[in-house]
Amino acid sequence: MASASVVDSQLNEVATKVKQYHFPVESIPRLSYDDPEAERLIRNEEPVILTGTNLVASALQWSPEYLSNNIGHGTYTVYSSKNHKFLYYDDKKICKVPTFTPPTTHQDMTFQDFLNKVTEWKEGEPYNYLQQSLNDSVGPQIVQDFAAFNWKWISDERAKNNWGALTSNLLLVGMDGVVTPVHYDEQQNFFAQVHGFKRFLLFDPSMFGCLYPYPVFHPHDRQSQVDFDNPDFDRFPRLRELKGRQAILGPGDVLYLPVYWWHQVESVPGYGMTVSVNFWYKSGPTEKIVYPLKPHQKVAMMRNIEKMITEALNNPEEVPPLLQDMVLGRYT
Ligand SMILES: O=C(O)CCC(=O)C(=O)O
Ligand SMILES: [Fe+2]
Repeated sequence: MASASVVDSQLNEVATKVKQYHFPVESIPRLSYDDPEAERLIRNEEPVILTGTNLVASALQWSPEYLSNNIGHGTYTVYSSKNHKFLYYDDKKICKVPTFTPPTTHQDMTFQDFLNKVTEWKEGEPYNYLQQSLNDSVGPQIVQDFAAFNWKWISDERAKNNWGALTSNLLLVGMDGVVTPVHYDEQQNFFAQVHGFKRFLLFDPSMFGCLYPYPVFHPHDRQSQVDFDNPDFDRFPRLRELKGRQAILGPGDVLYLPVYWWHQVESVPGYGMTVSVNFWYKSGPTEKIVYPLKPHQKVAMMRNIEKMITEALNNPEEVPPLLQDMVLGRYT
């Protein structure tokens, strides 16, 4: 394994190579897992990069080749995209939008078939990104590595922060340069980088108005309509106000990604394939209500109101005029 200083200098090099977008970014603090400041940030639902957790130390040999040799012959969901972007959509919501054409396709295949596709990939062919929850179909060596994750540390964190159950561990194996466009999730996330380098762009929940998410009934619910590569300031004027934070993760790093925080995730181009494992946890029970509400509590409330109105009207096209009648000239 590379020593800490070798990884640090690689991270600095990666930081000089990543793409700059139209918005400013601040660096997310990178702290030792036992630094009291790290604990404070997690408690306050602020992102932090944790070093020294040993959360996935037992998996640092999980290169794509090692996984191919040890993961077994079960099948995995592999997304395929014409370009390097993999905008998420919810299959269950496709029926709500008859004109919807999925931006990616997905297919179940063995890990070995996935890796063959990636190794034989040529310019102009679709990009591939394996994304599936780890399950018990994996081979014995992977079971052993998984069992040796630092479950004690992460369970203590869960308990300290009063989170609910671990819901899943998503395994992500991406080709060089793949991007998960900006979105937010409804769970707490400890995101562990295993192999290769990822750049995260994060935006706090108060940036909702600058990121223009799709409507809740839409298959792209929780995803921003904005494309950072082609920012459309006429259509999305508040995009100009966007301010972000950046984290660059190398093998062994763990990012605390708070619930409702926006994130875009990029496998840094030129640094090869990436392997990551996330740990998604249910949020804790609602804290005692303190006014003014926190931005993420307002997002949760907006989602509920939007769902209620959409359901009651039974026709998404009637939602905007209703909301306009309710607000324009009355609250404006
Ligand atoms: O790593 C990625 O490409 C996406 C990960 C992500 O969005 C998540 O863990 O919530
Ligand atoms: Fe996510």
